[in-house]
Amino acid sequence: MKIITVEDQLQGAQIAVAKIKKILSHKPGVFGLATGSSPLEIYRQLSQSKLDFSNSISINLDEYVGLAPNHPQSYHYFMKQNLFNNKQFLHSYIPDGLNPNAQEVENEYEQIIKDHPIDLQILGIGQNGHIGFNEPLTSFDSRTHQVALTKSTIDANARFFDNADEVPKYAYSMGIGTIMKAKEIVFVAYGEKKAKAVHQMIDGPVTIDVPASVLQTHPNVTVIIDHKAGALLKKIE
Ligand SMILES: N[C@@H]1[C@@H](O)[C@H](O)[C@@H](COP(=O)(O)O)O[C@@H]1O
Repeated sequence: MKIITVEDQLQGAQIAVAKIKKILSHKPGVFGLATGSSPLEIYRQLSQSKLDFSNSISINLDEYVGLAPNHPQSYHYFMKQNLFNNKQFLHSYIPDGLNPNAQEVENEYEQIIKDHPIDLQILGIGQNGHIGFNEPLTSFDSRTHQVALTKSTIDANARFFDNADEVPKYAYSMGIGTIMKAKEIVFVAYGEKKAKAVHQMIDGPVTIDVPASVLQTHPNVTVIIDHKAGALLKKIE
């Protein structure tokens, strides 16, 4: 893993955007996209850039089960607001949260990724070390699957909904094995809340207790963190 410590998200995003630009200078790319606050500045810079994605493909990591694309908490909505309204891709894929047939969603999504191998995957991390929605103890071989969200994730999301019944209990997520197939991974994490997970991911053993630790075994990962997220690291290159 190549570890780059940056001053802030602005600088971190510049590095990520440069990598995306490099791919686009050779060919249209297949970009794996993530939601959450960590990649927001990347999407802002991409939106304001002159980069042309009209022949490129985007494939998102995950989506909540049961939320319509126009629901403000859906990842479809997030991507539209933060990137797709400004940059159109040839195709943008996000798991279909309204399809209750998990097997169908899983098979279709895996086929899409097989047909369009991901050149660069943007990845964040949860405070417990999860990637996508792959919570601790998820198999490293896992493919796109339906995830039962943990109580802490459901509780954390409750504030975004009018009543408890509406809070999604399940999500569809690329598996860890799916994510690991990306040719290149650009990982971003900022702030002290991520420090423990980042430390376990980089300094700790490769274990399903910390899903992100699998990245130690990927041949091309760039870890972009600020000083706070890297505060507990043993050594920084
Ligand atoms: N499924 C998403 C992850 O893909 C994301 O990495 C994580 C962290 O989000 P944030 O960047 O807002 O801390 O949130 C959710 O769990």
